[in-house]
Amino acid sequence: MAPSWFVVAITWLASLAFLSRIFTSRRNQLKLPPGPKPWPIIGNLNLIDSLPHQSLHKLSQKYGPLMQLKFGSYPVVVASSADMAKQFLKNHDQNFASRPQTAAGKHTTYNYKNITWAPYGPYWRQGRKIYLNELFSSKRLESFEYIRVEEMRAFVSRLYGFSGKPVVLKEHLSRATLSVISRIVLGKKYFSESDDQLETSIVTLKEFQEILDELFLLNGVLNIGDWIPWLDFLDLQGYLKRMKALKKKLDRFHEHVFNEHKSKKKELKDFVPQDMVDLLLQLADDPDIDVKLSYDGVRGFTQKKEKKRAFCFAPLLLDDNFSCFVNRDQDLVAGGTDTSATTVEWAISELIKQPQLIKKATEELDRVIGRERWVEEKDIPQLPYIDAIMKETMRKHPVAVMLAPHLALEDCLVAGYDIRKGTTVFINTWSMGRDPSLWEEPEDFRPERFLGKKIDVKGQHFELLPFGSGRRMCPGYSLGLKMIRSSLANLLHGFNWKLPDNTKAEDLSMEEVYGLATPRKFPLVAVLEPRLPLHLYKI
Ligand code: HEM
Repeated sequence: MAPSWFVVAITWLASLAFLSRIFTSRRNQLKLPPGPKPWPIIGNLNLIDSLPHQSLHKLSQKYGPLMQLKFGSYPVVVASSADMAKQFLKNHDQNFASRPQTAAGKHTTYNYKNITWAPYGPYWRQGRKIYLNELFSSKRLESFEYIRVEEMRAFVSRLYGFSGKPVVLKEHLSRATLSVISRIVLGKKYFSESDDQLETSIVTLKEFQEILDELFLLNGVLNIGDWIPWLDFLDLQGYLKRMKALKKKLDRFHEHVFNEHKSKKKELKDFVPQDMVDLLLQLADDPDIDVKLSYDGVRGFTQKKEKKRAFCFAPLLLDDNFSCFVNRDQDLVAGGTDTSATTVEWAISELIKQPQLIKKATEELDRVIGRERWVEEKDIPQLPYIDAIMKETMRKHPVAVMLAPHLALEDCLVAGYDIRKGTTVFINTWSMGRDPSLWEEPEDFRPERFLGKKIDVKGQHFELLPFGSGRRMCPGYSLGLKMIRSSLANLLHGFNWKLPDNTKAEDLSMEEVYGLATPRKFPLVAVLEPRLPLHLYKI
């Protein structure tokens, strides 16, 4: 074992190396050929333990909406305005449609085999096509509406049980969104909600939520080894160890889900897909599909020593384990859960500080819906104020504060600056939401700013990009929007909200935790009371 002084010395040297190199943007250091515009020189900055999007926001106020920096050994470009975002996500979309290779992609998504981390190319393109044409088609999403309705009723009914008491809202929101997504993607919840289900479930609700939280956090961290590869083996922040531990948990879970679906499919003569995993299995058997898929049996999963092979794109993409299958459902379960719950938690946190906004929302709900029923998805177009609250939340608290990283496939000239092949690009949507040239009083939470405006969130209006835009735009946005709008509307329709007696509105912390999703640092604790006739809360 290495003596402890050696570890201390190496850690010290590594930190020094990292801190002195991160976030510098000297043109000569990057050895760029002379280009039309010189990059400005930026000093050193430590972002490791802080909130990178906020630090980068401050830098962009000084150096402008396009900055080139250096993270360890690699060039990084940050775009912080709507115009610059458009350059990368529209004008040069194809060139920036890849992803950098990170430890998270390697260890938690079986070597970049999910859609989120897959490099731009045929593998990613085929997977994305399946998402858009099969899994997220409007017909498919409509067919799952009954699941969203059932889980929404269960959610408000559970909350009603806590009337008058302080409630950690996010716990309930996550449970509701996780239930919806699990049933849509996996066919059932797979986690135990009560003690009597413990024996038949593979994980408890708490374990499942912890797994997803860890997945989101580790996929968003700035891991030193990603930026200074020769330090990777030291795992200075301990992230690699955590990623490997997480992978083991994910493996166990996915094997279980896959085996169950495979057996069900074998047993049934007239197999009709009930969920998205079934659908993927059916596609694997479809000889007519232009995207060829192949798998062979479940044997590989249970016999550990054998080479595992399950469900993959072929021939180009033949894979030697079950990663293709696993990563598709992982994309879906992880992508859909924390994102929606985080957005709704931010919305209620902002509203609870300004009761007059809640009053406006409930006036609209009473007028359009009345007090004798819950809000349904078909009502949403008639609720412009709810829509404005959601957009204002996405402006001020975008879930993916810097989207997911994009990678330059070729050298490229953007807005007059040279950007070299291999550069990582972050789009700082957090910063864009605070741009005073786009938003009056950007620090204020003011849904009214969206009323009567045509700005939407589907990637066409570059000042508001909660789902990104272009080739890598979130494929699950329509499901995400359905879940956010209907839970937000029903939470406001069904309950009066206030902070616990010991918390003043002005003291409510709005601090964030940085990751692939950016939730509240301190979960919102609120007290709620029913505002509809009590029989509506019973299921
Ligand atoms: C509030 C809800 C959601 C938000 C705010 C959100 C946001 C995002 C963002 C910002 C990206 C990266 C875009 C880029 O790289 O430029 C993304 C990608 C992705 N999202 Fe979502 N998302 C949400 C819901 C969902 C849902 C419900 C699913 C699936 C069930 C999903 C699956 C994915 C996948 C698979 C990708 C990777 C796409 C690719 O790299 O090609 N998301 N999402």
